[in-house]
Amino acid sequence: KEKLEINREQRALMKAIVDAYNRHQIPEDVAKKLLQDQYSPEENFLLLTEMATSQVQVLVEFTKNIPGFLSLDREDQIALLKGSAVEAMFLRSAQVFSRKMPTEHTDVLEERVRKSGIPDEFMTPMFNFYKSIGELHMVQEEQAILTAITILTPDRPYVKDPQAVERLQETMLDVLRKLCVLQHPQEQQYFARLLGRLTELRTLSHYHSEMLASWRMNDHKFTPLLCEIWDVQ
Ligand SMILES: O=C(NC1CCCCC1)[C@H](C1CCCCC1)n1c(-c2ccc(-c3nnn[nH]3)cc2)nc2ccccc21
Repeated sequence: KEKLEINREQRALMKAIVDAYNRHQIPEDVAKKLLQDQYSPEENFLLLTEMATSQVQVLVEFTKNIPGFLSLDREDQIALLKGSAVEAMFLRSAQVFSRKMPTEHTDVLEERVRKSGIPDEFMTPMFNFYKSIGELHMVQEEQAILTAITILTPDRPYVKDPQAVERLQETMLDVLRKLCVLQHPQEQQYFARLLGRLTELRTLSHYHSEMLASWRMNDHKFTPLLCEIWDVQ
């Protein structure tokens, strides 16, 4: 029987990550805004770029609190942030979408996102991902550690020392595996399903630049930070 309990060191690591995850929340909640009013594609695109810009800043602060991240090669730190920013945005969007709220609010939110200006061909993969994340009913520790695991993906472009990243990611995976067994004892394959979502997330993120380009409006404006991170303009 493998040692299942989370040892002291892993508990400290988990606490550090969850505290950072909670400290760095998105300031203004996009769901509230969307539930209030229906906006034009131009206003929605502006809302997206504002939310995504602030989320990147929040992501950088969160990442600095991942134990071991700051001791990685400086350029690799940038490569990991750049390589995971879109996935982290969709993961956070999925968590916003699956937040506990009255059913009619979820329905209105879905309607608003569907009618926001995003091209129709991306709706199915996007909402399949959101719903598959929602079905998992992740606790916030799992959400925080899953985000850290996404950032610590060794095979991002331009990473010079993937082994160093892999060592950090494996530490996170070990904690997440134990947490899943403890939090969802009745679901044998919960941990495997959780990791399967990261594959779906990577696929969804492959559509991203095409999605951005085909929002039903012209003249897409981006912030300087998004130009850097999203490789646009
Ligand atoms: O603001 C948002 N997400 C923020 C959430 C918090 C972290 C930073 C991103 C967008 C909304 C913007 C306004 C119009 C409707 C969508 N959003 C998205 C979403 C939709 C399309 C693209 C995209 N990317 N490239 N082309 N389209 C990205 C994100 N999914 C959401 C699910 C629930 C709630 C909001 C959601």
